[in-house]
Amino acid sequence: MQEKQNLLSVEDKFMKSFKYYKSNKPKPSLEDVIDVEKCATDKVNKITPDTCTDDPRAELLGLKSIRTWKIYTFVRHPGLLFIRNPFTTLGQRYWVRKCLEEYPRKPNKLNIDIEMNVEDWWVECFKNSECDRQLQKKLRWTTLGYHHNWDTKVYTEQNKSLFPLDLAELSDILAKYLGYSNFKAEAAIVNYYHMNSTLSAHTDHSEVNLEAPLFSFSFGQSAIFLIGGQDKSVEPSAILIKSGDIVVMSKEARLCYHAVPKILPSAESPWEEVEISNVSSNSISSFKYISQPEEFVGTMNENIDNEKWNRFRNYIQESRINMNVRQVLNENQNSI
Ligand SMILES: O=C(O)CCC(=O)C(=O)O
Ligand SMILES: [Fe+2]
Repeated sequence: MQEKQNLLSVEDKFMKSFKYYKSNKPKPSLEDVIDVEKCATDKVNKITPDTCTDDPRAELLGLKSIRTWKIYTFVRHPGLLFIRNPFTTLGQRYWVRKCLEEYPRKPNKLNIDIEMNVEDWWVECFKNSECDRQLQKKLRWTTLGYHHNWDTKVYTEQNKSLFPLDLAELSDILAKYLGYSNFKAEAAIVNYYHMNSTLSAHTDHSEVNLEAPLFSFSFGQSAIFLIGGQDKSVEPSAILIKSGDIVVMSKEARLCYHAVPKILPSAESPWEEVEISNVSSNSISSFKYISQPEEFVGTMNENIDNEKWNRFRNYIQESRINMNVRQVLNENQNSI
């Protein structure tokens, strides 16, 4: 009995922190929330990329040169990596637009599928002259590639669609840079959060391959991200995630509990930052691409037009989008 009680009290550490940051009344203090750029070296360390490192695909996929990336590791969380917004303004716009306009189209799966049959959610939101805000707010997730089954937690060949080539290419740039040369993006969850949304404590363990890292890309409003240990007894760290930030959960951190207890209004809007320069087709190199690089140039530059971007801007001003990319299969495995 005593043992059971001890177990319960230690198990509560993650939950306690989740409840603390989730609370609106009283509002939590943000004093202990780690902002990587302001944090002391006893908690966070900065890695400087090698000056030789770059990837010819970076600009085409909306990334700044790897040489300029600000990368952080966490003393308490080996295997956890944080990259502070390596995206260009145009890159931010490109990915936000993809997550709203393209990824929620059929045959991809959406949380709203159980209550309605919507072929193209974004088009449906603007079917009438006014934006259907209610429908807009209903979308909480879209799954890509091997569709995550929320009930069985099992991926199957029958429940799979084409993984977006641009997102596979973006993940490949990161994987190659981090030394995972055989990484294959095979499944993703795109999460859509509004100002009162939360994501409760969980681990992502449905993938067959748990050696491969998990890449998490965030855009729009900010969030408090909690990450603890492989059981809930470990007190989690609270980390501030801003638009453009990338979190990599690898090695020991791959199976750690994590959660999003709070969405916070963002202090900046990096998708608005003035001078947006054209991506030029001159940047296409002879590098081996997963897809047709010419396509990126066109769709990237479509987002320069401020007027056209208005609908996406309105959405992101009150929401956060997170793309969570995983490899499902082991190396040399062709199917489940
Ligand atoms: O929104 C986030 O930052 C995390 C999302 C997540 O953990 C997931 O989709 O499994
Ligand atoms: Fe997760």
